[in-house]
Amino acid sequence: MQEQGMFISFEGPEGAGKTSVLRAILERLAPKLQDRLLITREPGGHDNAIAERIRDVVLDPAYIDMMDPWTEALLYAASRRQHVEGTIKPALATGKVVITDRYVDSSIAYQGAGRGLGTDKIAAVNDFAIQGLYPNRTIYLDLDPQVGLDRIMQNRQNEINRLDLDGIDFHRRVSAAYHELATAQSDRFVMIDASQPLAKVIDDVWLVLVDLLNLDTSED
Ligand SMILES: Nc1ncnc2c1ncn2[C@@H]1O[C@H](COP(=O)(O)OP(=O)(O)OP(=O)(O)O)[C@@H](O)[C@H]1O
Ligand SMILES: Cc1cn([C@H]2C[C@H](O)[C@@H](COP(=O)(O)O)O2)c(=O)[nH]c1=O
Repeated sequence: MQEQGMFISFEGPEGAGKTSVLRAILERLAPKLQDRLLITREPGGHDNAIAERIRDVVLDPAYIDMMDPWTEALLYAASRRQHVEGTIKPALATGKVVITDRYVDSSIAYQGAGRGLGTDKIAAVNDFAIQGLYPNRTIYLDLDPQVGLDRIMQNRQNEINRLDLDGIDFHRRVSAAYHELATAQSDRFVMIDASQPLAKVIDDVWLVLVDLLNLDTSED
C-alpha cells in the first residue's frame, strides 16, 4: 500500500450492487485495516455535511422536471470538490484506504453522456474540482442497465432517486460511456460481472482488493 494511502472508487449503473457489495466488503476489510479504512459515497461524503446537503437537493425526485442539466452537473462537481477537500484528501494524507461509492466517472457517464452535455466538457469541469485526484483503482460493476433498474423497482421502491426515473435510453448512454472509459483507462478500471449471484460478485471484488492492498488472508 502507498504511504500516502490508497484511493478506490466503485462505479456502475443503477442497481449493479455497489451498496450491497461495499457493505460485505466493509465486514471483511474492517478487522484487517481497522481505523485505516474510510468508506464514503457520492454525491455526498462521509462526515461531510455540505456535500450531503447537496446530495439531498440533486437526488430529490420532487425536482424531476425542474433541474437544468448544467445545474445538475455543477452540483455534482461542487459536492465532489467539498468531498475531496473535506473528506478524501485528509484521509489519504494520514495513510488511509479510502473507498468511495461513485466518484468522477459517474459525472462523465451520467451528465456527460446520459444528459448529452459532452464527456470532454464534464471531464474538464471535474478536473478543476478534483485537481488531478483520480482513484488508484476503479472497480466497475458491469450490468445491463435494464436488469439494474428492474432490481431497484422490485426491491427498493422506497429509495428511488431522481435519476432512477430517467428512461432506459438515458441509462444505456450512461452504460456505453462507462464502457468507453473502462477501455480507454484499462490500467485504472477493473470490470466485474455484476449479473452473477451477489456472493460471487463480492468474492470477485474481494480478490481484487486482496491483491491491490496486499492483504494477508492466511488466517481467513
Ligand atoms: N448480484 C445481485 N443479484 C441479484 N440482486 C442483487 C445483486 N446485487 C444487488 N442486488 C439487489 O439489487 C438491489 C440494488 O442493489 P444495490 O443498492 O446494492 O445497488 P447499487 O449499485 O448501490 O444501486 P444504486 O447505484 O442505484 O444505489 C438491491 O435490492 C440488492 O439486494
Ligand atoms: C456521483 C454521481 C452520481 N450520479 C447519479 C447516479 C445515481 O443515479 C445517483 C446516486 O444515487 P446512489 O443510489 O447513491 O448511487 O446520482 C450522477 O448522475 N452523477 C454523479 O457524478
